[in-house]
Amino acid sequence: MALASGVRFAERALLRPWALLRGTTLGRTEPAAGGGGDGARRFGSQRVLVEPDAASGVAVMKLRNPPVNALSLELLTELVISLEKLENDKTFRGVILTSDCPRVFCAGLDLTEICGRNPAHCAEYWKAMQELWLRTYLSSLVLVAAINGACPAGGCIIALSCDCRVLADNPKYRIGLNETLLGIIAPFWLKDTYVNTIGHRASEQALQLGSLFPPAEALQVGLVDQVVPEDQVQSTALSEMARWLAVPDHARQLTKNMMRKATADRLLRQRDADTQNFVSFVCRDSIQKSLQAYLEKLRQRKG
Ligand SMILES: CCCCC/C=C/C(=O)SCCNC(=O)CCNC(=O)[C@H](O)C(C)(C)COP(=O)(O)OP(=O)(O)OC[C@H]1O[C@@H](n2cnc3c(N)ncnc32)[C@H](O)[C@@H]1OP(=O)(O)O
Repeated sequence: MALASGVRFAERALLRPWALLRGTTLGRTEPAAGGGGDGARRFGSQRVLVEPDAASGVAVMKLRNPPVNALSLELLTELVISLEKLENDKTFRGVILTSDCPRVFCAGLDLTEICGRNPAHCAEYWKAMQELWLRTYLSSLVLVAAINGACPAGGCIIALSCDCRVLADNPKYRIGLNETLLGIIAPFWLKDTYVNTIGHRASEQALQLGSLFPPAEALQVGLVDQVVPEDQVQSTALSEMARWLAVPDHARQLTKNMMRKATADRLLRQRDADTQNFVSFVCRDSIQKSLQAYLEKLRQRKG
């Protein structure tokens, strides 16, 4: 089935050589517990577990970078490669994105990747973050986020790049863009993604205040589509997936592209400038001090 030429163009434009990185162990395949045939084989990498179900055309992709699924360079890379692998396999039409770490969906940027690092590393890291967002935001697959834990900042952005979000009803599982509370600023494409999801006024307030919404409020503001008891997150995500897969792929994909292309193109047009902005911002002494203080606070909070 033909994809929109715009989708193809954007996907081709995303291929980057940095994808083959240190520390990744990609492409491993192992039988799922009790599984036999191809449809029951798991594959993935050290930090991304993929459980494909060929019969339904749906794969469950689990982030497993303990303790909090912080988006390290390796995790970003492995997520992009796993997604690309599924997109290139015509068996699959949908992916459920969830966490393998208890109580946390994803803690956002791995702050150790941008604290005390040189500008070259920060640039490489930011390009990887851009790449993951572009890949997920423009994915031809249906992406459903089964949010089974806390979902701040970069975690929220991954969830917002999906087509649909199901959040577990636990007051500790807050979701939102809290960047300002760390003394940093969400780039325009994160802001655009927020605005596209919850509207301008709600974004204006939530971004400035760095709001992290508990489930009921997240539902009310439109950050998530369903809030369900924790033990029903996976089954609800599967039901949502069935609803989205009931639509013919070509019509859904072209519509998704029509809705999202302008937002993605804005970043594609100025990727290098966005990277330079990020690097010069996070490498400032004052920002480094804020990030170090925030990390220290997180570490001291324990016990
Ligand atoms: C300038 C451009 C901006 C770009 C836009 C994106 C920005 C971001 O994503 S910035 C990151 C924002 N993230 C957060 O503010 C979340 C911080 N973390 C938490 O609030 C909590 O850790 C939690 C709610 C996600 C989980 O809580 P809990 O289960 O209680 O786990 P701990 O807080 O004890 O953390 C365990 C361990 O993990 C370290 N850690 C937590 N988050 C991060 C992180 N984002 N990056 C790196 N490391 C993180 C934490 O310090 C603990 O470490 P140890 O003490 O060494 O065990």
